Amino acid sequence: MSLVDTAQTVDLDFQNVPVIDLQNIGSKDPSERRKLADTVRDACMRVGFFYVKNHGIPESTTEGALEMAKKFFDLPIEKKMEARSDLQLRDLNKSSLISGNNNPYGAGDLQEGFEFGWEDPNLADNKAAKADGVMAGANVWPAKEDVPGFREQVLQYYYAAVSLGKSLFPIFALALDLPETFFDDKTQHSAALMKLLHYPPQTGPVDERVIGIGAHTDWECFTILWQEPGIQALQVLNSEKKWINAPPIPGTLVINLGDQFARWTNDIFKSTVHRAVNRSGVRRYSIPLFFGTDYNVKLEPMPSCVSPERPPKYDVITAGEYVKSRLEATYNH
Ligand SMILES: O=C(O)CCC(=O)C(=O)O
Ligand SMILES: [Fe+2]
Repeated sequence: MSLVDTAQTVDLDFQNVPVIDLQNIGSKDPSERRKLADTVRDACMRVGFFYVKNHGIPESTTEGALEMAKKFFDLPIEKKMEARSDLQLRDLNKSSLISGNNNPYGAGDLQEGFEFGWEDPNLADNKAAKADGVMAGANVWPAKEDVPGFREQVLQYYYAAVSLGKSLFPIFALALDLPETFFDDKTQHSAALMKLLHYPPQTGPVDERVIGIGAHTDWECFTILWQEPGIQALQVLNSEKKWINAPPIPGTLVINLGDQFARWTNDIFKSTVHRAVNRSGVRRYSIPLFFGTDYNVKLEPMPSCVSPERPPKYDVITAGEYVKSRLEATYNH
């Protein structure tokens, strides 16, 4: 059955987020990779979210990044502002943690974040600013004495997650009935922006319009999300407009598709609305890595995702233009 025909038949009222085993991602046997791609296709068409297990990132690496995140967010606000990356187009409000607003109907996001992007692992310090991409700029790290080991430990997780992300593109290509190399020339300088996020607990009377991160879709191809064990916060919206919990599952990461994939596949792959609500009474940390294509790549619908009954839904723009427009909408308010 063609992708367009399959898309007509799938139920979008999912009640949970599937778990996919990545054990065979590097299998020499093409039929094993095909099987994996079929499960990924199903998750992408029905849910737009899935957990992955056996993803290859050691727990000690994620724990190292978490420990650094905790230390960083414990710094006084002035120190945190010094480490404000020029990748961030935000106009952070110093007196409050509410900076971005992902849901225009909400009252702001109750989270703080540290953002950074790709830098050459061989550079002793990130002296060379990135030249490519509309959001180019050098990473700005906290002072070494403020959080010793921060850059090294956080980058260790970053490189591990980027490498996982790169290994997923061939599987996504197979899932779309394309050659496994399809994304190779489109991901030469992949946008790979990581955020360390801290959601303070909501105490006192809860304003229902203030939540951790308001309902939104992600902008890039896909996100690799690590969430702190033991704290339920992430929720995913199904077609019945019901919020489905996506609790942390030990040993897994969450993968969710973003708008670039939805545009590329004419909505056959879902970029699903989600939010994070931290009503746990304790702090919560999470670490998303937003993985895109090169910013000059045009988000044109793939021929297999278009038919006379399913005409193209989106205007064609480049990945960079799209991300820039969403950044401006989220932080200029
Ligand atoms: O913290 C989470 O669980 C979700 C974060 C998220 O959706 C985002 O940063 O786009
Ligand atoms: Fe998100």
